[in-house]
Amino acid sequence: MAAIVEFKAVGRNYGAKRAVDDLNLELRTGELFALLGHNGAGKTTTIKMLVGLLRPQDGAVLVGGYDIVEATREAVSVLGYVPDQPYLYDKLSGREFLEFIAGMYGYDARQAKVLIDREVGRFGLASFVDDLCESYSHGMKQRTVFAAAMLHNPQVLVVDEPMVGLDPQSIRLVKDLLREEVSKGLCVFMSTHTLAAAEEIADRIGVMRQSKLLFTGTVDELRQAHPDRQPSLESLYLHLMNTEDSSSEVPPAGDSHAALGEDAKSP
Ligand SMILES: Nc1ncnc2c1ncn2[C@@H]1O[C@H](COP(=O)(O)OP(=O)(O)OP(=O)(O)O)[C@@H](O)[C@H]1O
Repeated sequence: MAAIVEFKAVGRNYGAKRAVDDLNLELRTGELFALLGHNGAGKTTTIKMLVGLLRPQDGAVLVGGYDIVEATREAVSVLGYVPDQPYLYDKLSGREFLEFIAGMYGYDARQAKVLIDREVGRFGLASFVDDLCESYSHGMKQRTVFAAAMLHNPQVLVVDEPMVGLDPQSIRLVKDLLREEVSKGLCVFMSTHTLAAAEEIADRIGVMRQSKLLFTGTVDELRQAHPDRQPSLESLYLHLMNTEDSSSEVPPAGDSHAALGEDAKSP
């Protein structure tokens, strides 16, 4: 099956600063991929290139087979995006915001109502969806933005830090919903600092450090590559992050399971 998301030798600088370097990665339908990395590793830059907010300087990003730069409209129609800072219009209610989004995707009022009712139920918005967005807490905003991102039945959902600012009940709701949609074929690309959440819901993780993707694979594969380490993802992650100069030792991410295994055995 063809990949639904492809990063092909993607690179991006800010001035002299290399933010993302030679990123190669393929994601498939029905897969939840979590990108981990310290502050400044390049996760948000990667996400912004994936959703078309930043142009890669090197390589290409394809979504649903469409190049996000060359065929932005087609690529974006396949995508839903939840940014780390939820952005809503203060003077609209949540429902009006969702109606605006539905209109942007070309749905008529009747179709929009069906879709909005579905999302209101799915994300538990009923008690506040008719209030002005300016009165919402961070978690209410985040849930409304999730609803907006899912409204047009995207094939790929891109989420930057999905759990930040949510209460435990909302975190459970989002985790369960993501897994349910992934089981129906949605591809989710999320960045997170919440290792426990990544371990719980991700099919594969990627670990990024200083602009490079050091590892891609399952948490079990990461454990097998480091049999001498404690089995928690936190311990493995911190080991990977603190390994001296590992970015120059490991080959590209596609081969990194083996590379990390060798790295772990080396003196
Ligand atoms: N607009 C910008 N101008 C200049 N440098 C930037 C800009 N945005 C990001 N950078 C730099 O690019 C690098 C990657 O940043 P990015 O925001 O992608 O990291 P991140 O992994 O998302 O970090 P965090 O976990 O803190 O959100 C960092 O060194 C950062 O300082």
